[in-house]
Amino acid sequence: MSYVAAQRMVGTSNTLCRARNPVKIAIGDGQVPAEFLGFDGLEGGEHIAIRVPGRSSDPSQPILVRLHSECLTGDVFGSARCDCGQQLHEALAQMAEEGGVLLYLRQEGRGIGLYAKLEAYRLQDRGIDTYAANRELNLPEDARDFGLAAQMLFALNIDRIRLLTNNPEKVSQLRAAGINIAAIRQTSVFVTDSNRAYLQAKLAHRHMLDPRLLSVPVPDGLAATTETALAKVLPHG
Ligand SMILES: Nc1nc2c(ncn2[C@@H]2O[C@H](COP(=O)(O)OP(=O)(O)OP(=O)(O)O)[C@@H](O)[C@H]2O)c(=O)[nH]1
Repeated sequence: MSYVAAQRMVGTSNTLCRARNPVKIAIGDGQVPAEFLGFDGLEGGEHIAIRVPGRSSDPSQPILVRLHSECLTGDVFGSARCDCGQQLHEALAQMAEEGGVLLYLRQEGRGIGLYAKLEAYRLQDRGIDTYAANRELNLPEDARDFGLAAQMLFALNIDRIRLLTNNPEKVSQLRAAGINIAAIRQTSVFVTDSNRAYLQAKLAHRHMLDPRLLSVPVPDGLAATTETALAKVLPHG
């Protein structure tokens, strides 16, 4: 059996979709029908998939997928320290139009947890960057395993996707797990004076793919809208 086939077996046999619940969610100015899906057989929390049918989905295109790691401060409270909340809403707005699946992964603070992330903020305020702050706490710079996202996709019978991300690690881990990434669409980067240093650190540590995302001058809070076929610049797994 090939590596890919073996990975698919693992995904389909261990992880099962256990509940599908229709929930209308607020996207933009309106309420949009969506479906929340839970899973059995996943480690590390109650990860969920949110499937959005989309107003004008094109069935000939691979489904649009975003892996979104939990950021309570940004996603729920609109923290100015990051652009997680804006990226979450941007992804859902695109899915409301063209359909898609958002995997909301309970990987708060790049997997170190909320309390540790808040500790790391305190260290960052003393002048070290987001990755050094994790190391200072004797924690990994990034503790996330995106293999679980591949398991969720297989459980949903999805193995070919368009991926919405700037994070090369998501691309390589999904590909290694056997997901066919037909295209990569960059998320926008929402630069403000408050989060600029954080975003620059991500770029310097190659956690963000395209330097142009940060060199585009944008007014506070507005997206640097760039859409590039990053599949062209990334090696295929
Ligand atoms: N440890 C730590 N985590 C942070 C900090 N700022 C944001 N995060 C976390 O970083 C993660 C961001 O995840 P994602 O939204 O999936 O973004 P990403 O990994 O940059 O990938 P893409 O947006 O897809 O390009 C979330 O878990 C946030 O909680 C920080 O300063 N320290």
